[in-house]
Amino acid sequence: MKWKKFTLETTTDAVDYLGSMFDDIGIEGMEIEDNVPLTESETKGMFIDILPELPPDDGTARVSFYLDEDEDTEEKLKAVREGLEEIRQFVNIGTAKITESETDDKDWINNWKQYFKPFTVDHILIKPTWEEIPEEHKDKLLIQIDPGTAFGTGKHETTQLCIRQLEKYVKPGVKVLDLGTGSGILGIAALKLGAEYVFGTDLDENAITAVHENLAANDIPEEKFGVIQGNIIDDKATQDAAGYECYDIVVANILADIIIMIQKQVPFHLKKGGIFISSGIIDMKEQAVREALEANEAFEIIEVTRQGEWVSFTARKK
Ligand SMILES: C[S@@+](CC[C@H](N)C(=O)[O-])C[C@H]1O[C@@H](n2cnc3c(N)ncnc32)[C@H](O)[C@@H]1O
Repeated sequence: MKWKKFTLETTTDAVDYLGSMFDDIGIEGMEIEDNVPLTESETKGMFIDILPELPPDDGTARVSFYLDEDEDTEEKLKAVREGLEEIRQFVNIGTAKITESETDDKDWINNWKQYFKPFTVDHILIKPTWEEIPEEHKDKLLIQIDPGTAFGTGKHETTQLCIRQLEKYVKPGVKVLDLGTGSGILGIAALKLGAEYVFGTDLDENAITAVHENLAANDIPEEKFGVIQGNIIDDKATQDAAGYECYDIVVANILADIIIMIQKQVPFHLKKGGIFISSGIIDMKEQAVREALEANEAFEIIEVTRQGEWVSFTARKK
Protein backbone atom coordinates (compact mmCIF):
# COMPACT_ATOMS: atom_id res chain seq x y z
CA MET A 1 0.00 0.00 0.00
CA LYS A 2 1.31 3.49 -0.81
CA TRP A 3 1.23 6.12 1.94
CA LYS A 4 1.79 9.84 2.03
CA LYS A 5 3.50 11.19 5.12
CA PHE A 6 2.57 14.64 6.45
CA THR A 7 4.47 16.39 9.23
CA LEU A 8 2.95 19.14 11.31
CA GLU A 9 5.08 21.59 13.30
CA THR A 10 3.34 22.22 16.59
CA THR A 11 3.78 22.35 20.37
CA THR A 12 3.88 19.64 22.99
CA ASP A 13 0.81 21.24 24.63
CA ALA A 14 -1.22 20.60 21.49
CA VAL A 15 -0.26 16.95 20.96
CA ASP A 16 -3.10 15.35 22.97
CA TYR A 17 -5.68 17.56 21.27
CA LEU A 18 -4.28 16.59 17.87
CA GLY A 19 -4.57 12.91 18.72
CA SER A 20 -8.21 13.27 19.53
CA MET A 21 -8.83 15.41 16.42
CA PHE A 22 -7.13 12.77 14.23
CA ASP A 23 -9.35 10.11 15.79
CA ASP A 24 -12.45 12.15 15.01
CA ILE A 25 -11.58 12.51 11.35
CA GLY A 26 -10.44 8.92 10.89
CA ILE A 27 -6.64 9.28 10.77
CA GLU A 28 -5.20 6.22 12.44
CA GLY A 29 -1.97 6.57 14.37
CA MET A 30 0.48 9.42 14.64
CA GLU A 31 4.18 9.75 15.25
CA ILE A 32 5.34 12.33 17.80
CA GLU A 33 8.86 13.76 17.90
CA ASP A 34 9.65 16.02 20.85
CA ASN A 35 12.33 16.47 23.48
CA VAL A 36 10.17 15.79 26.53
CA PRO A 37 12.22 13.57 28.89
CA LEU A 38 10.74 10.11 29.48
CA THR A 39 9.21 9.33 32.84
CA GLU A 40 10.61 6.48 34.92
CA SER A 41 7.65 4.23 34.10
CA GLU A 42 7.93 4.99 30.37
CA THR A 43 11.61 4.05 30.48
CA LYS A 44 10.81 0.78 32.25
CA GLY A 45 8.23 -0.10 29.62
CA MET A 46 10.74 0.35 26.80
CA PHE A 47 13.06 -2.42 25.77
CA ILE A 48 16.27 -0.40 25.67
CA ASP A 49 19.41 -0.25 27.78
CA ILE A 50 20.69 3.23 27.14
CA LEU A 51 18.52 6.27 26.62
CA PRO A 52 19.59 8.70 23.90
CA GLU A 53 20.73 12.15 25.08
CA LEU A 54 18.06 14.67 24.14
CA PRO A 55 18.46 18.41 23.64
CA PRO A 56 16.48 20.51 26.16
CA ASP A 57 12.69 20.45 25.78
CA ASP A 58 11.78 23.71 24.00
CA GLY A 59 8.05 22.95 23.92
CA THR A 60 7.98 22.20 20.20
CA ALA A 61 6.81 18.95 18.65
CA ARG A 62 6.62 17.43 15.20
CA VAL A 63 3.57 15.29 14.64
CA SER A 64 3.45 13.06 11.58
CA PHE A 65 0.48 11.22 10.19
CA TYR A 66 0.00 9.02 7.16
CA LEU A 67 -2.70 9.04 4.52
CA ASP A 68 -3.40 6.22 2.14
CA GLU A 69 -2.60 7.34 -1.40
CA ASP A 70 -6.01 6.14 -2.54
CA GLU A 71 -8.00 8.34 -0.16
CA ASP A 72 -8.89 11.94 -0.88
CA THR A 73 -5.84 13.64 0.58
CA GLU A 74 -7.10 17.17 -0.01
CA GLU A 75 -10.34 16.49 1.82
CA LYS A 76 -8.50 14.95 4.80
CA LEU A 77 -6.01 17.84 4.95
CA LYS A 78 -8.91 20.31 4.84
CA ALA A 79 -10.45 18.51 7.84
CA VAL A 80 -7.06 18.65 9.62
CA ARG A 81 -6.74 22.41 8.98
CA GLU A 82 -10.28 23.03 10.26
CA GLY A 83 -9.52 20.93 13.32
CA LEU A 84 -6.34 22.94 13.91
CA GLU A 85 -8.29 26.20 13.85
CA GLU A 86 -10.67 24.84 16.52
CA ILE A 87 -7.77 23.68 18.72
CA ARG A 88 -6.04 27.06 18.25
CA GLN A 89 -8.91 28.68 20.22
CA PHE A 90 -7.74 27.18 23.50
CA VAL A 91 -4.12 26.03 23.13
CA ASN A 92 -0.97 27.29 21.46
CA ILE A 93 -0.52 25.10 18.38
CA GLY A 94 2.69 26.76 17.17
CA THR A 95 3.25 27.42 13.47
CA ALA A 96 0.98 24.50 12.48
CA LYS A 97 2.91 24.26 9.23
CA ILE A 98 2.19 21.01 7.38
CA THR A 99 4.74 19.52 4.98
CA GLU A 100 4.45 16.45 2.83
CA SER A 101 7.83 14.98 3.55
CA GLU A 102 7.78 11.53 2.09
CA THR A 103 5.83 9.24 -0.16
CA ASP A 104 6.73 5.69 0.54
CA ASP A 105 5.58 2.19 -0.09
CA LYS A 106 5.48 0.56 3.29
CA ASP A 107 3.70 -2.17 5.11
CA TRP A 108 5.14 -1.48 8.55
CA ILE A 109 3.54 -4.47 10.21
CA ASN A 110 4.82 -7.04 7.72
CA ASN A 111 7.86 -5.56 5.96
CA TRP A 112 10.35 -7.16 8.36
CA LYS A 113 9.20 -10.59 7.20
CA GLN A 114 11.27 -10.44 4.03
CA TYR A 115 14.43 -10.34 6.18
CA PHE A 116 13.44 -13.28 8.41
CA LYS A 117 14.84 -16.39 6.73
CA PRO A 118 15.45 -19.91 8.09
CA PHE A 119 18.66 -20.21 10.13
CA THR A 120 20.27 -22.70 12.47
CA VAL A 121 21.47 -22.62 16.05
CA ASP A 122 23.64 -25.73 16.33
CA HIS A 123 21.35 -28.66 15.39
CA ILE A 124 18.15 -26.60 15.66
CA LEU A 125 16.53 -25.08 12.58
CA ILE A 126 14.47 -21.98 13.28
CA LYS A 127 12.28 -20.93 10.42
CA PRO A 128 9.45 -18.49 9.87
CA THR A 129 6.12 -20.29 9.57
CA TRP A 130 5.72 -19.04 5.98
CA GLU A 131 9.03 -20.42 4.64
CA GLU A 132 9.79 -23.94 3.36
CA ILE A 133 12.29 -26.18 5.17
CA PRO A 134 15.60 -25.90 3.29
CA GLU A 135 16.60 -29.30 1.88
CA GLU A 136 20.00 -29.27 3.62
CA HIS A 137 18.35 -28.78 7.05
CA LYS A 138 15.69 -31.50 6.86
CA ASP A 139 17.46 -33.48 9.61
CA LYS A 140 17.46 -30.60 12.13
CA LEU A 141 15.17 -30.10 15.12
CA LEU A 142 12.56 -27.74 13.72
CA ILE A 143 11.11 -24.67 15.44
CA GLN A 144 8.60 -22.64 13.44
CA ILE A 145 8.02 -19.06 14.52
CA ASP A 146 5.84 -16.13 13.63
CA PRO A 147 6.51 -13.58 16.38
CA GLY A 148 3.73 -11.29 15.15
CA THR A 149 4.27 -8.07 17.04
CA ALA A 150 5.89 -9.83 20.02
CA PHE A 151 9.70 -10.13 20.41
CA GLY A 152 11.53 -13.28 19.45
CA THR A 153 12.44 -14.53 15.98
CA GLY A 154 15.47 -16.29 17.44
CA LYS A 155 17.83 -14.12 15.40
CA HIS A 156 18.94 -12.05 18.37
CA GLU A 157 22.20 -13.02 20.06
CA THR A 158 20.53 -12.99 23.48
CA THR A 159 17.93 -15.55 22.36
CA GLN A 160 20.61 -17.76 20.83
CA LEU A 161 22.64 -17.66 24.06
CA CYS A 162 19.55 -18.97 25.88
CA ILE A 163 18.83 -21.64 23.28
CA ARG A 164 22.37 -23.00 23.62
CA GLN A 165 22.04 -23.16 27.42
CA LEU A 166 18.65 -24.85 27.08
CA GLU A 167 20.27 -27.45 24.81
CA LYS A 168 22.74 -28.10 27.61
CA TYR A 169 20.38 -28.25 30.58
CA VAL A 170 16.98 -29.45 29.33
CA LYS A 171 16.55 -33.14 30.13
CA PRO A 172 13.46 -35.21 29.27
CA GLY A 173 10.55 -34.39 31.57
CA VAL A 174 11.83 -31.10 33.03
CA LYS A 175 9.57 -28.14 33.85
CA VAL A 176 10.63 -24.73 32.57
CA LEU A 177 9.59 -21.20 33.54
CA ASP A 178 10.09 -18.78 30.61
CA LEU A 179 10.11 -15.20 31.90
CA GLY A 180 9.66 -12.58 29.16
CA THR A 181 8.48 -15.28 26.79
CA GLY A 182 7.71 -12.95 23.82
CA SER A 183 6.97 -15.18 20.83
CA GLY A 184 7.43 -18.22 23.10
CA ILE A 185 10.54 -19.25 21.19
CA LEU A 186 12.54 -20.30 24.26
CA GLY A 187 9.69 -22.28 25.79
CA ILE A 188 9.02 -23.97 22.47
CA ALA A 189 12.73 -24.78 22.11
CA ALA A 190 12.64 -26.30 25.62
CA LEU A 191 9.60 -28.45 24.72
CA LYS A 192 11.25 -29.59 21.48
CA LEU A 193 14.35 -30.50 23.48
CA GLY A 194 12.27 -32.74 25.76
CA ALA A 195 10.77 -30.52 28.48
CA GLU A 196 7.47 -31.77 29.86
CA TYR A 197 5.86 -28.41 30.58
CA VAL A 198 6.56 -24.69 30.17
CA PHE A 199 4.97 -21.72 31.89
CA GLY A 200 5.58 -18.32 30.31
CA THR A 201 4.99 -14.77 31.46
CA ASP A 202 5.29 -11.45 29.66
CA LEU A 203 4.23 -7.87 30.23
CA ASP A 204 3.28 -7.57 26.55
CA GLU A 205 -0.25 -8.77 25.80
CA ASN A 206 0.79 -9.53 22.20
CA ALA A 207 3.02 -12.28 23.57
CA ILE A 208 0.01 -14.30 24.68
CA THR A 209 -1.49 -14.47 21.19
CA ALA A 210 1.95 -15.08 19.65
CA VAL A 211 2.63 -18.03 21.98
CA HIS A 212 -0.73 -19.65 21.14
CA GLU A 213 -0.13 -19.22 17.41
CA ASN A 214 3.39 -20.58 17.63
CA LEU A 215 2.26 -23.60 19.66
CA ALA A 216 -0.21 -24.40 16.87
CA ALA A 217 2.49 -23.87 14.21
CA ASN A 218 4.69 -26.40 16.02
CA ASP A 219 1.90 -28.93 16.71
CA ILE A 220 2.41 -28.53 20.46
CA PRO A 221 -0.72 -29.09 22.57
CA GLU A 222 -1.84 -25.96 24.45
CA GLU A 223 -1.70 -27.75 27.80
CA LYS A 224 2.08 -28.09 27.45
CA PHE A 225 2.66 -24.33 27.61
CA GLY A 226 0.73 -22.11 30.02
CA VAL A 227 1.17 -18.40 29.39
CA ILE A 228 -0.05 -15.28 31.19
CA GLN A 229 0.45 -11.54 31.06
CA GLY A 230 2.03 -10.42 34.32
CA ASN A 231 5.09 -9.30 36.19
CA ILE A 232 6.58 -11.95 38.43
CA ILE A 233 8.87 -9.38 40.10
CA ASP A 234 6.15 -7.85 42.24
CA ASP A 235 2.78 -9.29 41.29
CA LYS A 236 1.60 -11.96 43.74
CA ALA A 237 -1.06 -13.28 41.34
CA THR A 238 1.61 -13.92 38.68
CA GLN A 239 3.91 -15.54 41.26
CA ASP A 240 1.07 -17.79 42.46
CA ALA A 241 0.07 -18.68 38.91
CA ALA A 242 3.64 -19.75 38.13
CA GLY A 243 3.83 -21.84 41.32
CA TYR A 244 6.63 -22.31 43.83
CA GLU A 245 9.76 -24.50 43.87
CA CYS A 246 8.46 -26.52 40.95
CA TYR A 247 10.76 -25.68 38.02
CA ASP A 248 13.97 -27.39 36.97
CA ILE A 249 14.91 -24.43 34.78
CA VAL A 250 14.01 -20.74 34.73
CA VAL A 251 15.03 -18.84 31.60
CA ALA A 252 14.79 -15.06 31.35
CA ASN A 253 15.98 -13.16 28.31
CA ILE A 254 15.19 -9.62 29.41
CA LEU A 255 17.31 -6.53 30.01
CA ALA A 256 20.16 -6.46 32.56
CA ASP A 257 18.26 -4.10 34.88
CA ILE A 258 15.25 -6.42 34.85
CA ILE A 259 17.44 -9.50 35.41
CA ILE A 260 18.90 -7.77 38.48
CA MET A 261 15.36 -7.36 39.87
CA ILE A 262 13.94 -10.70 38.71
CA GLN A 263 16.81 -12.84 40.09
CA LYS A 264 15.61 -12.10 43.63
CA GLN A 265 12.27 -13.79 42.87
CA VAL A 266 13.54 -16.67 40.73
CA PRO A 267 14.74 -18.96 43.59
CA PHE A 268 11.18 -19.09 44.98
CA HIS A 269 10.07 -20.82 41.79
CA LEU A 270 13.08 -23.08 41.20
CA LYS A 271 13.55 -26.52 42.69
CA LYS A 272 16.71 -27.01 44.77
CA GLY A 273 19.56 -27.54 42.30
CA GLY A 274 17.52 -25.91 39.53
CA ILE A 275 19.11 -23.82 36.81
CA PHE A 276 18.59 -20.10 36.13
CA ILE A 277 19.56 -19.02 32.60
CA SER A 278 19.62 -15.23 32.26
CA SER A 279 20.33 -13.23 29.14
CA GLY A 280 19.64 -9.88 27.49
CA ILE A 281 22.68 -8.46 29.30
CA ILE A 282 24.75 -5.95 27.35
CA ASP A 283 28.46 -6.37 28.17
CA MET A 284 28.76 -3.00 29.92
CA LYS A 285 26.19 -4.26 32.48
CA GLU A 286 27.83 -7.67 33.00
CA GLN A 287 29.50 -6.67 36.25
CA ALA A 288 26.28 -5.29 37.75
CA VAL A 289 24.42 -8.54 37.02
CA ARG A 290 27.34 -10.61 38.33
CA GLU A 291 27.34 -8.64 41.59
CA ALA A 292 23.58 -9.10 41.99
CA LEU A 293 23.81 -12.86 41.41
CA GLU A 294 26.81 -13.18 43.73
CA ALA A 295 24.98 -11.25 46.43
CA ASN A 296 22.02 -13.63 46.13
CA GLU A 297 22.76 -16.42 48.61
CA ALA A 298 20.41 -18.78 46.79
CA PHE A 299 22.61 -18.89 43.67
CA GLU A 300 26.04 -19.94 42.52
CA ILE A 301 27.10 -18.82 39.05
CA ILE A 302 28.15 -21.88 37.05
CA GLU A 303 28.68 -20.49 33.56
CA VAL A 304 29.07 -17.24 31.66
CA THR A 305 28.61 -17.32 27.88
CA ARG A 306 28.94 -14.52 25.33
CA GLN A 307 27.89 -13.73 21.80
CA GLY A 308 28.82 -10.39 20.25
CA GLU A 309 28.35 -7.73 22.90
CA TRP A 310 25.81 -9.83 24.82
CA VAL A 311 26.33 -11.90 27.97
CA SER A 312 24.41 -14.76 29.56
CA PHE A 313 24.79 -16.02 33.14
CA THR A 314 23.77 -19.51 34.14
CA ALA A 315 23.37 -20.02 37.89
CA ARG A 316 22.36 -22.98 40.03
CA LYS A 317 20.06 -22.77 43.04
CA LYS A 318 22.02 -24.10 46.03
C1 LIG B 1 14.22 -9.76 24.55
S1 LIG B 1 12.53 -10.17 24.66
C2 LIG B 1 12.73 -11.93 24.76
C3 LIG B 1 11.70 -12.69 23.97
C4 LIG B 1 12.02 -14.16 23.82
N1 LIG B 1 12.01 -14.83 25.12
C5 LIG B 1 13.37 -14.35 23.16
O1 LIG B 1 14.29 -14.82 23.84
O2 LIG B 1 13.53 -14.04 21.97
C6 LIG B 1 12.12 -9.72 26.31
C7 LIG B 1 10.67 -9.87 26.64
O3 LIG B 1 10.53 -9.63 28.03
C8 LIG B 1 9.34 -8.91 28.26
N2 LIG B 1 9.47 -8.31 29.60
C9 LIG B 1 10.12 -7.19 29.98
N3 LIG B 1 10.05 -7.05 31.34
C10 LIG B 1 9.37 -8.13 31.81
C11 LIG B 1 8.97 -8.57 33.10
N4 LIG B 1 9.26 -7.90 34.21
N5 LIG B 1 8.28 -9.73 33.18
C12 LIG B 1 7.97 -10.44 32.08
N6 LIG B 1 8.31 -10.06 30.83
C13 LIG B 1 9.01 -8.93 30.70
C14 LIG B 1 9.22 -7.99 27.06
O4 LIG B 1 7.89 -7.61 26.87
C15 LIG B 1 9.75 -8.90 25.94
O5 LIG B 1 8.71 -9.63 25.33
